[in-house]
Amino acid sequence: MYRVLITDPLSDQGIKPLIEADDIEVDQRLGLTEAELIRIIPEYDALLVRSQTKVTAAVIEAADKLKVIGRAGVGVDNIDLLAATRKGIVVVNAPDGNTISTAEHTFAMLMALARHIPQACAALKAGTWDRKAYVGVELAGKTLGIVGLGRIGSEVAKRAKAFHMRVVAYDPYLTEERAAKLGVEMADLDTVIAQADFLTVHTPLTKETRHLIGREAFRKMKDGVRILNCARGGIIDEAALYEAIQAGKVAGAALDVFEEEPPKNNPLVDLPQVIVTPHLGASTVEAQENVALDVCAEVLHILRGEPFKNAVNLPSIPEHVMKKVEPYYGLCEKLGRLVAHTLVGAPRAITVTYSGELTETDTSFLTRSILKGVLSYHLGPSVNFINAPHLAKERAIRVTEQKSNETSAFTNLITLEIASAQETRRASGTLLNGFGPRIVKIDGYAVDVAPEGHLILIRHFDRPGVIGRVGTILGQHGINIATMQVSRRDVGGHAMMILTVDKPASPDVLDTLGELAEIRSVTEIEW
Ligand SMILES: NC(=O)C1=CN([C@@H]2O[C@H](COP(=O)(O)OP(=O)(O)OC[C@H]3O[C@@H](n4cnc5c(N)ncnc54)[C@H](O)[C@@H]3O)[C@@H](O)[C@H]2O)C=CC1
Ligand SMILES: O=C(O)CCC(=O)C(=O)O
Repeated sequence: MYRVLITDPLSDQGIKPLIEADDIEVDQRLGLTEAELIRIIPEYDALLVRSQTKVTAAVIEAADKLKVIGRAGVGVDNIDLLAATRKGIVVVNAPDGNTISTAEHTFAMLMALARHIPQACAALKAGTWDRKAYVGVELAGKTLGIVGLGRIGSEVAKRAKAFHMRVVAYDPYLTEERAAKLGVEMADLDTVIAQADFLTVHTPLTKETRHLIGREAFRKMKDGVRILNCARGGIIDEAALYEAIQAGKVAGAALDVFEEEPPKNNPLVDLPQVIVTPHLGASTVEAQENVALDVCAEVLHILRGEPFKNAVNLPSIPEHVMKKVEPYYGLCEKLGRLVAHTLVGAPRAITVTYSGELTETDTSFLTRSILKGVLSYHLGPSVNFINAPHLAKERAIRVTEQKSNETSAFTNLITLEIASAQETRRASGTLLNGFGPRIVKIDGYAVDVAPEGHLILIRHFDRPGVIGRVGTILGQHGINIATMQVSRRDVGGHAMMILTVDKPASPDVLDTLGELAEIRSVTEIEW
């Protein structure tokens, strides 16, 4: 039974699949303080939030069992992603479900801003019939500047086109084809800022976008420009916006989001030129149901070990690539464990070479599996897919992934090489049609080993009688040899023996084997 904690209000319809799942127990505890969350989080396998709950490093540190944090929405700035990645917790969001609602809210704000609807409404309700004070501007023929033309920005652009606005957009990832398809003019940030009659931002809040629209940007704008932020507080510098409105440079602003939410003593909120909503972009019945359904489906997949797609702290991988690489996960992890077992010294450089049909696909997930295998040997079971590259980086291990066109007897071949300060070890593995994973080379010795069961790897000198002596020692300790392979480089030189045995050998038995004069090293592999 998996335990799921929900700490922000989510749509009842949306969380139904979780509530109805036989293997899931759901607790809804809204409005917890950080201390309360820290106290109860160790009991849960999954945490579901919107934007109110702050999933801090301290919360994540206390989350002993947590496998997944689900964000019912887009922005994950309320979650400490680095802390989650370090701990190997997947963070998933629901990026598509609230796009339309947020674009529609942005457009509602745009029209309300152009026509002073909230101010006029409040005045009339207060008993004032004043038609002169609320003369607005038309949208048709005006230029809408969009910064960030992703999902929401694109939907805003489509609506602006329908209102006969000219749309000019800046997004570093915007291609000419997409811009043309949307009927949008592509420009650099300064041009967008300088040409906009209305300027709207739709980027995430990152180091690069924090105060992207600040004093310098306001100076470059047209007089009488109107500003919108329905993305994240902090993309627009609130102090600079306040000054620009007071100076008459900016005619008005529509804000759904704030640097501090709820805003406390924020002078912008009191300005008559500013209209505000309390972070309502995604607050529609439809969006809340969509995002809750999407994120619950992802959480169920992750808890049940099924493929998932919207991880924020993992690169996204298309389904057709996933299908190709998934069968190799087990082989890769075992290859990692095998070489890590045999290496003397701490790994400094890890090189993975893919050849055959794997050269044509994205193998980054396979490299993650290998890293998981290597690092879990040293660091234990807390290493997983998500944190393995991060843990390698933290330990200054250089990881190189390369593709080779060299032909081999196998349709696919994965070779792992690990270098420490003392030595370099390598092994190659393949997936044999109908036979599953096989280790086919270890340090240059050709072998054929199924990576499973109890395996003892012995490096020795090729001398008469050594095989018999190994067999005798194991026999004396009641250890039955299931298979044995011996491979040598030169007659009388270095050789390798790989035994699969029916039960693990104790450290004493391994020591006794190691004391034989012909034996250079003995390693028992634990998969
Ligand atoms: N007010 C609300 O209730 C809601 C707010 N949001 C927020 O809206 C924002 C946009 O969401 P989506 O469109 O779904 O995200 P998205 O990821 O589809 O689009 C973001 C776009 O910003 C662009 N971008 C990133 N850095 C940039 C930079 N320095 N300059 C210009 N463009 C840059 C990216 O290339 C991307 O195309 C996010 O901050 C999200 O958290 C989303 C949903 C609801
Ligand atoms: O949960 C909400 O209502 C906020 C939505 C939001 O800001 C987002 O999805 O980024």
